Amino acid sequence: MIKVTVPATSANLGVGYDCLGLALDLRATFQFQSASKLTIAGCPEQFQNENNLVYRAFQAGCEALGEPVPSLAIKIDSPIPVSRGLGSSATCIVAGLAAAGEWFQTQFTQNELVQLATDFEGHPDNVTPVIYGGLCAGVQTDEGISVLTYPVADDLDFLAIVPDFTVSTDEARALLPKSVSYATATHQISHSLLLVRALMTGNLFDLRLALDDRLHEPYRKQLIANYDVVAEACDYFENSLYISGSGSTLIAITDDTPTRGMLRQRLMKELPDWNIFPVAVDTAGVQVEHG
Ligand SMILES: Nc1ncnc2c1ncn2[C@@H]1O[C@H](COP(=O)(O)OP(=O)(O)OP(=O)(O)O)[C@@H](O)[C@H]1O
Ligand SMILES: N[C@@H](CCO)C(=O)O
Repeated sequence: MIKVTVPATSANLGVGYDCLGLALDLRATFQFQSASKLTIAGCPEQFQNENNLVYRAFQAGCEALGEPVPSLAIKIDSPIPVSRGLGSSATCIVAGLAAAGEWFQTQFTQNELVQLATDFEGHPDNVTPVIYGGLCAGVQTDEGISVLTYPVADDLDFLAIVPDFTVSTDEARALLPKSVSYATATHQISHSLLLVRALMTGNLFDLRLALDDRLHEPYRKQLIANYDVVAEACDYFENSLYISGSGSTLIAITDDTPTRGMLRQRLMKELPDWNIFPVAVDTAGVQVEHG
């Protein structure tokens, strides 16, 4: 039996659209065993068939290795909500690929996994931190994807604010304009540089200035009912805020744990059907065991 565990991820972090991502300590487990026919358990019924993303990624891994696809039983145990901006699809893709490598005892290198997983997902921002852990930038170059990893300041406190509704990534991407001005591009590049430094140093003043996205958040806020309620509470408690991935989850950041608790209490009262909980940075990335 092969067991793969992978972290949830928060992509974009506001201004790092399609390239920055952070691994979070909310881990999913995927088990792979030989079986007489394909069986998939532990996920919504609509995904229990051969179109399952974990299975398709496993098939792609076999294809990359030039090996036949075995008949499998896949068991999923994931606390990561689907289509809420916490990288559920990236966990499936990386787990399927990593399991295929382990199955044929030809483990992919981290960089090979990033390339294969990005081909699947279309952008490297979720899959890179799933593989490496921590805060990562995936830079798509003519020679493939270069991965940059950064330490995150220990004193930053993250709060996941998960609505009771989904946002599909396809829908959230379709809303975006086809082009932006030079001024917007310059704003975005400069703010993403400031963001990375602020996350490394834990400088909250810089963090607040840096989280001023102009590429996607202005268009996507409208998909998140009660965004303004959350933004107002974050302002009140001086927390920074961004849309995680393509939403619907929002992430608040402070460096003061009691303030995070107060923000959480207020939001739990105002949005009782949402799931609001502290998260921390995961630094382990994908882990594979062969039992
Ligand atoms: N446990 C699971 N089993 C099977 N398929 C899953 C599972 N979790 C996620 N998926 C697949 O991933 C898709 C959701 O991907 P989507 O990109 O919309 O959201 P996300 O990955 O949760 O969020 P984001 O990409 O914004 O961080 C589902 O439609 C399904 O195809
Ligand atoms: N960078 C992606 C993350 C979601 O998969 C987006 O914002 O659409």
